[in-house]
Amino acid sequence: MVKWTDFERATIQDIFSKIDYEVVGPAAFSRCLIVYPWTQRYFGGFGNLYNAAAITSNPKVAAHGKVVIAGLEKAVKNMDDIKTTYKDLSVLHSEKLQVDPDNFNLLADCLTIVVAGQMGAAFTPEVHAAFQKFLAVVVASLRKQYY
Ligand code: HEM
Repeated sequence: MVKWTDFERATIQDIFSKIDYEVVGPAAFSRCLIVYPWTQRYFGGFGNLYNAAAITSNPKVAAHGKVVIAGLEKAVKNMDDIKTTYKDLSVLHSEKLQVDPDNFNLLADCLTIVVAGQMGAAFTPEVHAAFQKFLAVVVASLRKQYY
C-alpha cells in the first residue's frame, strides 16, 4: 500500500482545490495530443485534430480533458486505495480502448507542466515531488489490469 505523508496529502488536496478544472483538463489533454501526436490515434472519432490550433479549439478534446480531470479527482478522494478505485478504468483502457500504457506517463507529464504553469511560484520542488508521486500512483494503477 502506498504511504502518504501529511504534507503529501495536504498538497494534493490543495492542488486540486486551487486548479481550474475547466482549464487544466483541456490544456493538458490537448498538449498531449500536440506534443505526442501518436496519442491522436485513439481519438479518431474526435474530428479535426489536424494541427495545434484545431486541437485546442476542438470541443470534443476540451470535453475529454474534463473527463480525465474528473477521473483524477476520484483518485484524490480515494488516495489510500487508488488501485481499487481505478480497477474498471484500467480494464477499460487495456481491454476495450487498447491504449499503450506508456502513454499514461505522457499525459501525466503534460498535466505537471500545465499545473506548474497555473500555480507559478507555489509549485515548489516539494509540491512538485508530491504531485509527481501522486501521478506515479495514478499511472501504476491504470497499468494494473494490463497483461
Ligand atoms: C492520467 C491518465 C488518464 C486518466 C485519469 C484517464 C481517464 C479516463 C476516463 C475517466 C475516461 C472515461 C471512461 C468512461 O467513459 O467510463 C477515459 C476514456 C478514454 N481514455 Fe483515458 N485516461 C488517462 C489517460 C489516457 C491516455 C494517455 C489515452 C490515450 C493516449 C487515453 C485514451 C482514452 C480513450 C480513447 C477514451 C475513450 C474516449 C471516448 O471515446 O470518449 N486515456 N479516460
